[in-house]
Amino acid sequence: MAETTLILLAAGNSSRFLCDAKKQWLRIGHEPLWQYVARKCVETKLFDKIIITSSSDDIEFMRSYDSFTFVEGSTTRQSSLNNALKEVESEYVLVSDIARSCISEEFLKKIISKKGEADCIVPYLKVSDTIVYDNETIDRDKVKRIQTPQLSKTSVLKDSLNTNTEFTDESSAIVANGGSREFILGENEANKITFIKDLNQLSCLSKPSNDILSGTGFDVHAFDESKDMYLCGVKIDSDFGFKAHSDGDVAIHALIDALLGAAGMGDIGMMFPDSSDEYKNIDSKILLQRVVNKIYNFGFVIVNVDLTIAAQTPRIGKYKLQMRKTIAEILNCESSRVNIKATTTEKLGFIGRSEGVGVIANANLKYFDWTKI
Ligand SMILES: Nc1ccn([C@@H]2O[C@H](COP(=O)(O)OP(=O)(O)OP(=O)(O)O)[C@@H](O)[C@H]2O)c(=O)n1
Ligand SMILES: C[C@](O)(CO)[C@H](O)COP(=O)(O)O
Repeated sequence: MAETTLILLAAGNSSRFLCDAKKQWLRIGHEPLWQYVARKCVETKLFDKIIITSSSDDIEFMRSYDSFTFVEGSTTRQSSLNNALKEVESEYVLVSDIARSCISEEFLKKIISKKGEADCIVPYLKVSDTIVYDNETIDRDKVKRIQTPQLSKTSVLKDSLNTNTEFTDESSAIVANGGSREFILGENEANKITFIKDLNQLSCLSKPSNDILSGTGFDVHAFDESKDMYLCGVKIDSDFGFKAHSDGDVAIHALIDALLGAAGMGDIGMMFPDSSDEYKNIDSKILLQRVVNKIYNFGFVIVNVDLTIAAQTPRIGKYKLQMRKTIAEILNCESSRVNIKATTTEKLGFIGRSEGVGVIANANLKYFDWTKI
């Protein structure tokens, strides 16, 4: 049986971080924070297995980065941990917040060297400020700031978390269930990223790479007399629209694919399958907004987008400005970062015969630079 499994909890939604990017998706060089932490742990060779909890929104994208064991998390830290524990067979399990991103190899070794000395080995920091609790000044030497990683006997932790009580760390659950814990001195580098300003205190984190990530999208739709026509989210004065499962906004569809391409997030069909009733006749602006939200959540920033609408009919010229503004608002960027071009195909091919419209889009992204906050 394997000796020690590491669980890295990364399924939170970063609500206190107050940033478009989730903290686990900040880039350290090229790597998302969660991958950076996991890789550093792999390099220690201290663990037989590493499990990462991930939210349902993130899990497929995380899988595209690396081949760790990813387990879907849940609504609370504890329920995410319980999901991960189902995958643990080793006698000991080390649990840590991915948000404690700078833990050192020495620190991990120090905790693991205490194996067997209690049901849970837990690091803590002393407090240096006066502590007032309920208007009473209490003895600060009796106060401990609890950190992770915490090393637990797997069976004891599983038993202790088999409860409806919500604990904020493993050691509290184990002690409440009659188990023992031993404290060891923690380290400042193991402080947790909770608020964006916490990043300034963690020296191990290097700035994101300056890479520009480029993606292209291409889409074609045939005309359909039973539909209204929308292009770039703008209603076009036309006797026909586009044949499609959605509202048929071929320009937004190409743009979505360009954005997904740049981010490495697959394509529009994977995200919004046309077999799903949810997307029947849907306003494509809603789809674009969902994609854009994910792109920001995953730590990207939109640099610019450029669309070429190939249409013999309708004529696009008078709509271009409105299209730029509509798209820029959804992308949350300046209109100058959105370019719309139009061309006919000189009456050649299906576009030239006025059977439909084709759109090519290009999108450029960069990583959100958290060092500039
Ligand atoms: N349902 C949850 C909630 C939290 N976590 C993880 O537990 C750790 C500690 O949580 P916290 O720092 O509070 O992260 P968030 O829950 O993301 O932050 P917030 O409470 O501000 O939303 C984090 O690494 C987080 O990803 C988790 O796996 N599943
Ligand atoms: C487990 C923990 O990191 C120990 O200090 C902390 O309790 C997590 O709390 P959060 O509110 O989920 O950040």
